[in-house]
Amino acid sequence: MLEPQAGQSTATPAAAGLTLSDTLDAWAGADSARQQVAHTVNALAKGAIALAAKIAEGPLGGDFAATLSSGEAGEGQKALDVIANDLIIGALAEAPVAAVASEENEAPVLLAADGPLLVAIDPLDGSSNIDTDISVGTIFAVFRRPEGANAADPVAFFQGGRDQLAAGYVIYGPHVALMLTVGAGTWHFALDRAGTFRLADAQVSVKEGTPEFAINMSNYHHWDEPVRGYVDDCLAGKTGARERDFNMRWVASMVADAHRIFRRGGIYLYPGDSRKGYHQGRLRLIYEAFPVAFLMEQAGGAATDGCAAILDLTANALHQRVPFVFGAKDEVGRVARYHLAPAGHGERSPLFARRGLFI
Ligand SMILES: O=P(O)(O)OC[C@H]1O[C@](O)(COP(=O)(O)O)[C@@H](O)[C@@H]1O
Ligand SMILES: [Mg+2]
Ligand SMILES: [Mg+2]
Repeated sequence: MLEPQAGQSTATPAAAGLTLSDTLDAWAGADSARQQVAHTVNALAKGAIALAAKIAEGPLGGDFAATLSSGEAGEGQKALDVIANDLIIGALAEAPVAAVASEENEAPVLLAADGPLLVAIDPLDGSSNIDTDISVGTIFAVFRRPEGANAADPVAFFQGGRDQLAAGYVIYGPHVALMLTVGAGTWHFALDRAGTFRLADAQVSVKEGTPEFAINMSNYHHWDEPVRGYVDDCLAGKTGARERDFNMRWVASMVADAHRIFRRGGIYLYPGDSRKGYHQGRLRLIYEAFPVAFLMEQAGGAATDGCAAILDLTANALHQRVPFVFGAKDEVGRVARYHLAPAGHGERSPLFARRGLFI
């Protein structure tokens, strides 16, 4: 994380309506390392705005949902994945970025080899929704290029979650929004009709106590005991251990589920499960879990793989997967405690029973 230098302000710019670039300028001041981050985020935003215009064309823009190839765990590459990748990486070419790691490229894409920064992206999150006009998004994380590191080598990206300098996502929904953190809270921008991101909320805060969970329930029979135990207790409602009814949502676009949680609380789970290729879940650590976890922590929420805080992990493969649970701090902590408890012998441990070991 970019530490404030002596004399630098950590105050969040509070003026609603401020443009993204003015907000970043105010944060960066005269600090050249911050200016590089600001430049890079502005470039990412420019790429995202071009992508938003493309997405808004819908079927008139071409067959976005055409499948180009199929992935190892069920994710195929769609035409819009490639368009998104080209637009975002193209926009980063004018930023001080040495290389980009993308979900859509096996190896890092080299830009300015001696650039000071590295960017990791999921250019289009929620590809399975392209043909249904449901919100999709772009997720990004910005890192420093380690001193002397060859940016074309994936190892340059094997950094810790807390090494992120900036992270965010753009959601292409009924309105286009950018959620951004540079380590000074989580900021919410909305794209105005003239094509400028403007600050809507400089102090996003994840609400606690919202009884709403997001998980793909069709995988229930593949989950491990701790996840079943947690979901069973939510489903039991008022008469169960939680003593309240829960609501469930699953958009199958992580950005859309995350955005709902930023707006009204709740929790998202994509655990590891017993399906081939899903033992570490589905989400990718560097360009999906790290940035969303950074945004969450900066908004007072939390993110875990069940055992450790996501931001405490260090990547060891470019496209590494990770079980991913994020949302309101109290609820994420609860899921982690289910993982600590003994699982019993194919049945729920007595510790998971009605009274539970939980608050
Ligand atoms: O179809 P599933 O297995 O429920 O998965 C949905 C999840 O997969 C993802 O779409 C993965 O993202 P991509 O579209 O970038 O592959 C998440 O956004 C979403 O939460
Ligand atoms: Mg994704
Ligand atoms: Mg994607």
